[in-house]
Amino acid sequence: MNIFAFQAPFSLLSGRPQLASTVCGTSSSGSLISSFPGSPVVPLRYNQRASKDLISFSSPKKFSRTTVSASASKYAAERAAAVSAVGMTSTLSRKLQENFDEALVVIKDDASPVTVADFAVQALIVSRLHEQFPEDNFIAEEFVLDLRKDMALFRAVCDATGMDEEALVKIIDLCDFTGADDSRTWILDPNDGTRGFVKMRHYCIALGLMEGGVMRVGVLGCPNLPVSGIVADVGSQLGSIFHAEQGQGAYMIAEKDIDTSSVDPSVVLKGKRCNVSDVTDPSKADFCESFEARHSSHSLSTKIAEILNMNGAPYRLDSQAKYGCIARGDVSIFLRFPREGYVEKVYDSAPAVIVVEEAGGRVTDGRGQPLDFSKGRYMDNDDGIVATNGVMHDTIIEAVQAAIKQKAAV
Ligand SMILES: Nc1ncnc2c1ncn2[C@@H]1O[C@H](COP(=O)(O)O)[C@@H](OP(=O)(O)O)[C@H]1O
Ligand SMILES: [Mg+2]
Repeated sequence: MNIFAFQAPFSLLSGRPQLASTVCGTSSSGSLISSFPGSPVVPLRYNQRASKDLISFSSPKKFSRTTVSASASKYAAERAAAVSAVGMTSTLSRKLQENFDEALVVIKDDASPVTVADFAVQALIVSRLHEQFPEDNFIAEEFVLDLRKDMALFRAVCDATGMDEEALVKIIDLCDFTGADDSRTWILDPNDGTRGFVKMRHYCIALGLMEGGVMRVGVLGCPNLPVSGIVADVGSQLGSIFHAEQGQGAYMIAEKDIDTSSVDPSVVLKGKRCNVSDVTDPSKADFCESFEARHSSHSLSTKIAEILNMNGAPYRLDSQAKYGCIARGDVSIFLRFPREGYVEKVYDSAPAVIVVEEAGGRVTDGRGQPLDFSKGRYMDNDDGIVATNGVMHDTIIEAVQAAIKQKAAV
């Protein structure tokens, strides 16, 4: 099988130093505060933003053919392409967060924010994958409609991607595939946890490939997640990229170790095998949930923790980075309970589910039913989403149902 490899690496022309550490809040003085429950509060300075023109992007235009070895796994080429693209755009997102310009935020019809990073990452990843796999479909979060709401944002996305307006519109417009579960479809959230991104917290680039209604590949790029442990300390190395392929296990690689100029599996697919935790007693388990209470009910998760005698405070962080933490065994349980009537989108969990499952965990809805990503952009799950290390799953689902009943009875 032949695939393509990029000859020239992209370049990011920013002279600015890196974000010092991962963060959970921003003080009014501009210092970043690490405030995960149980962690020491570490004030960290971040740099005031540089002028926009310090950020630019040269997309690699030339390809050369690379051979995938005959013994490679079925989706090795796709997984390598996805890891390379996510690695490239994780680095870009970091620069864009460091130089974040709040004037360039548009509020979408669902009241959520969208930034230069969301559009730029979507455009760059989709253009790379479309070139390599021209027959494939795409479902991704962002629409041209929102890009056109603000011309300054539009121009900043052109600057960040090196694309002209026409090319940008064409590529973003490719991303609204609506269904057919026998197809090959890439599912992309270019900036999962945008509210975290704008507040200098966690966010994630989440990319997966579905074929025949089943997830085959998942990649999570978590620029602010330390390479080990959830809580960053001063000096922690940030940038964790998780990748998984059906039947091939899940891996974690430091963002800095990815050769993003290549899509050759033997070059790109490195990393450490991920295994979920081996905790069997829920009272000894840690859990994680959304930082934003508007995305997931913190009061319901507190009730579940009480039922299970889980005394530790939850880890609260934005985005699918939480699933990476489950896959790596940092925490054993993830709980997500949106308000009634909220409809989940596939790109908010599909790439992550295969990562957790390939690490030995389980992900279902709050009733213990598997999640179905094959119906297009939207999902039809009940009672939220629960991810665990597998062994505790049935116990946790029982507690979820008990807590929901208790809440309804009040
Ligand atoms: N009212 C709401 N309830 C539940 N989820 C919501 C929501 N509004 C937005 N979201 C989703 O929650 C995602 C973030 O989840 P988390 O809380 O784990 O960071 C958002 O992803 P985006 O930031 O990509 O839009 C968005 O899809
Ligand atoms: Mg998003």
